[in-house]
Amino acid sequence: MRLVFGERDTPYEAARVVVLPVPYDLSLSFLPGARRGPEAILLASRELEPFLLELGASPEEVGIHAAEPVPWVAGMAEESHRLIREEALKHLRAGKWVVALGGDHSITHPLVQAHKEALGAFSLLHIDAHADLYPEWQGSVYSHASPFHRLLQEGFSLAQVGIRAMDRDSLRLAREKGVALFPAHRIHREGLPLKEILAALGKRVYISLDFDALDPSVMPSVGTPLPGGLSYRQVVDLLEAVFAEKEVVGMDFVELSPNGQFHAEMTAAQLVYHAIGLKGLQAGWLSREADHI
Ligand SMILES: N=C(N)NCCCCNCCCN
Ligand SMILES: [Mn+2]
Ligand SMILES: [Mn+2]
Repeated sequence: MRLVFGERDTPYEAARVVVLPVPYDLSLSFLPGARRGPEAILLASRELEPFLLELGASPEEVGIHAAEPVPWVAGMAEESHRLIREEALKHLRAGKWVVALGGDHSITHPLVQAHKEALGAFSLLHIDAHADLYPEWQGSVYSHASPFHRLLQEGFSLAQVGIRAMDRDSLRLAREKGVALFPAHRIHREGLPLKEILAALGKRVYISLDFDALDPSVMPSVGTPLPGGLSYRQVVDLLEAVFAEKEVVGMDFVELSPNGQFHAEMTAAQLVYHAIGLKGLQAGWLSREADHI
């Protein structure tokens, strides 16, 4: 049975948004399981209320189509990443707004490459507990700890929000490359610096959200949990501000590793659905209901 997002799957031709399941998780370094993330989000999404009270709109009305999961090749990261890039490119060239569901964070590299090839330049907003700036980890440049090292080397500008784990070399690299770094401890002490974050981004933005950016109390189903994470409200407020000011060219949500705690899967699905609604409002595909409260 083909899994869809929410209660209503829009036929491909009519859909504006493609949810792209990417169950690749061969680059994980700690707890396994992110390959089951996409399926868990799609299953949980069926339980969401189609009308999103906070937005005063029903994101499903933009037309959401769930694509077939992207295949991967056992033991071959480069080939698996090529498949991800090609699949994303196909949907982008068809004019779709792509929301990729991981899978581990290594998938962001081929996804961003596909968006750059199809759409031109944009800056990166990376929301995560981890900086993921290692040149390689456990012997592989395709590690989930490395996507943003590669993207920096390829010239992308980067803002990182919620970071609470990075090594000295990564911090040095971030400073050298002018990464706009907004670590979790500063956010907890001083509040979410929305103006500074927006100022650090270009007009067009790709957002990569690692679910472990959220505190484990909210999101316990991740492969590398760390204390001191962001609240759901902080992440939603950040997304609202970015979508209101910027053209968000694409998104990925990665590292959900289902472990029987269904509230985490509902949280993940709700966040994806909320982001689709924000894109719908930004793009004019949706309007807030008059009775929006
Ligand atoms: N989810 C991630 N991106 N995890 C990164 C793991 C690599 C750094 N861990 C350092 C561990 C040293 N013992
Ligand atoms: Mn990550
Ligand atoms: Mn992480």
